[in-house]
Amino acid sequence: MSEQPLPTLPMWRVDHIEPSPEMLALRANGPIHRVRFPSGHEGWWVTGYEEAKAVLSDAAFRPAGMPPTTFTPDSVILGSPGWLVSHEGDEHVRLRTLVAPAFSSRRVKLLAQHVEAVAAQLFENLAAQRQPADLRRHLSFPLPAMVISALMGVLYEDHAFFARLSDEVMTHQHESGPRSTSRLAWDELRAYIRCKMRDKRQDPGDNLLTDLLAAVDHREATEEEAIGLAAGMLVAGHESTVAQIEFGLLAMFRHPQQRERLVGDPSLVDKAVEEILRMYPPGAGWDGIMRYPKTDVTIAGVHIPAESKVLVGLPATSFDPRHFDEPEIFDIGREEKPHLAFSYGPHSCIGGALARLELKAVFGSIFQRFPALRLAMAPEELKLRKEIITGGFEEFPVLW
Ligand code: HEM
Repeated sequence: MSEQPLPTLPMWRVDHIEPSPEMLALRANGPIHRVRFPSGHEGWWVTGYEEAKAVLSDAAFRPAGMPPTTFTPDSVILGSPGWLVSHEGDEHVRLRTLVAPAFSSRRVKLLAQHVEAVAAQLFENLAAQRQPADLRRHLSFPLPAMVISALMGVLYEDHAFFARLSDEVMTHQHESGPRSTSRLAWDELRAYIRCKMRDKRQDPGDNLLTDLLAAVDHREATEEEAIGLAAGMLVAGHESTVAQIEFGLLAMFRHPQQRERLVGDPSLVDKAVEEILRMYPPGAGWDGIMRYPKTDVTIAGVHIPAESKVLVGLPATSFDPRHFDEPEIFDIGREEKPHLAFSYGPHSCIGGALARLELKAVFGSIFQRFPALRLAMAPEELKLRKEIITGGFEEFPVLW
């Protein structure tokens, strides 16, 4: 009997944002699967919700930025000093504690008004454009860039510069592809941060770069670690939120009844944002986050040898019917149950509260401000940014 070929990742979404039928079929077959990764390597893909949580909270697994020596991950940022996903255990706790105050509920609350005001201003800028206008240029891109600039203490005017570098850093460059552009961009981004951090000696203020400079002065981090932490924030804090705004809008266009429901009852915005995150998270051909077991482990009865590649399929876990009722239905009034869009365990997204704030600022009022908001082209003509890990679109032209 000939052996079946292994299912191959990525499993591209359909209609830009919808889960692929291949992924749904495989997920229905069980919580863990042997697959082939885009790099050609074989490994496992965890698609069950509880099984994913178990892996993400198990110290037997090293995080995405600590791959076995035989394996080069697809992003240069992984493995870089100070990038949180390239540290584990006490060292990770030490570094994460340095940036945590910037994301505390106090700082995020302080930012809430600022985020609302930025969103409102961007809505007015968009309204002043000739139609059709590119919503990416006027809203989904600048909102996260302005917020992360304020949090870091860098000038928003620098955003075009750091966003270009962040794009290059986040570009898929599997082992077969050239990685030098991505590496150069990461070095350039770090040089930019080094310079901005030094400026904070003269002009400190209440921001993350100043916190990090103090940490270096108090010998709580090396300068390289502090720079890596800050550069990582620019990358992580920007791209995923841009894509999430665009995917969320496209979801609302695809589900007009849910959109009407939100307009009729704006108090649903919190739940609507959670449902967007659950069902339409960022990522184009992005099937999850990598973990590497240090010892032999067993997941859902499957034996996995040490140093294997285990991809935790965060997007797939949203369709686990053991956790979510009727998971394939987009329901903005859904009973709230935790999802894994921001991951889980020690490496769960530190910027989750901030991202939620930005998404609420958009989805809480955009359809009131632009009641007839719609795409200016057929959705299939939108160009998905397939090269970028987080996805999103080249342009998002709208009419209103
Ligand atoms: C919708 C927007 C966002 C999504 C869906 C998202 C998703 C994620 C996910 C899935 C991880 C886990 C990565 C892993 O374990 O390998 C993560 C980690 C991280 N995210 Fe986010 N993120 C978003 C926005 C943000 C923002 C706004 C920031 C910062 C301003 C941020 C900063 C980070 C950092 C620093 C980590 C690494 C945490 C650690 O390893 O301790 N993210 N994010």
